[in-house]
Amino acid sequence: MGEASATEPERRDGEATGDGVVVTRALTKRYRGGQLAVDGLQLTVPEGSVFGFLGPNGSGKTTTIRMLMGLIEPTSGTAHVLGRPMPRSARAVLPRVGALIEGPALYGFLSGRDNLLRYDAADPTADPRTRRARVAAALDRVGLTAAAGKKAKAYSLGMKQRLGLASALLQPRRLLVLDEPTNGLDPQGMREIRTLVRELASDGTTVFLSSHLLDEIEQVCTHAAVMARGRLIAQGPVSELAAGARGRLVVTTPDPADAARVLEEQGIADVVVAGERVTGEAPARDLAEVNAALVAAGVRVRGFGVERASLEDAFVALTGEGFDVAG
Ligand SMILES: Nc1ncnc2c1ncn2[C@@H]1O[C@H](COP(=O)(O)OP(=O)(O)OP(=O)(O)O)[C@@H](O)[C@H]1O
Repeated sequence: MGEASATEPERRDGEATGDGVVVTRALTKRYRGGQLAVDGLQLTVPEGSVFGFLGPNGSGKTTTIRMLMGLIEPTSGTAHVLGRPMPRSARAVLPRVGALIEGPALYGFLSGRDNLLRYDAADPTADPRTRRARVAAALDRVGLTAAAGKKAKAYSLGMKQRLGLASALLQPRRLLVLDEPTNGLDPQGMREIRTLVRELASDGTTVFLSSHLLDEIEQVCTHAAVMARGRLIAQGPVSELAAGARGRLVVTTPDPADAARVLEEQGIADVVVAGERVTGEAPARDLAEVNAALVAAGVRVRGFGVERASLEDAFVALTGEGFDVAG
């Protein structure tokens, strides 16, 4: 089942491809129309991580995932998945990778269970003797046991997405690749998928998931890569990425207009007033001086501090632009 062939010995992760489940070097895709969708991508996804692939719509995430899965050829550069080159080793690699890309393909007239049975039967590496048991376990895993006998066309979007995840879980996987797994779900459905992703990761499966939702990445991912216009802007542990951005200075005061004026005089950038909260970019200089200036100007300071930077702050700091491109 998906073992390395004699002609292409499997490299241990850490050799030649660097220490990663997914490693790309100068990976580039230019579509026929001339669109440079992915530009010189250097990605390293550590084993056991929940890796968020983050970027606004059109930043090249799906194109990258399609190259990783061997669905399209890169224009130049290399992609290794589980230590082997793609798309050349797709036949050996893909059985050990569970993927959910661009929504699950389902037969509406079949029940959820029958969809999985059929899907599994189409997989030449799947053992028919264990099929029913594996399908039942996957349904249980995603919380669809009670609805397993219902026709898939009667499923909600969230249930369809869960069924798609179940199809990725029919066999033990070292890597799960999920393209926008919460797209189109309501907040409850999103929470459920996030919980599921965390559970899968706690079993040791590396999860690579793309998202255009910053808070989603912050909530579930240990690591992230940030894309913008086909290029990698940053990657690393989520905590370090967020720490790379300065937080925001927050002043709580009944005198917000005066506070804003003083902060601006003190050279604080991006001062924003919202009710009694005045915020600005945290300065590099001593905050005690800023506080003293507020007090000296007669501003009644009720609260003063720096809020931890979010990944969104990091993104804005890195790209100089907001994240909401197309929702
Ligand atoms: N088959 C294609 N032919 C030509 N251009 C394409 C093709 N697929 C995508 N593109 C372009 O490549 C760029 C990257 O698209 P891609 O779908 O990879 O981005 P994305 O980050 O996954 O965005 P989304 O979240 O909207 O899917 C976009 O400018 C897109 O218009």
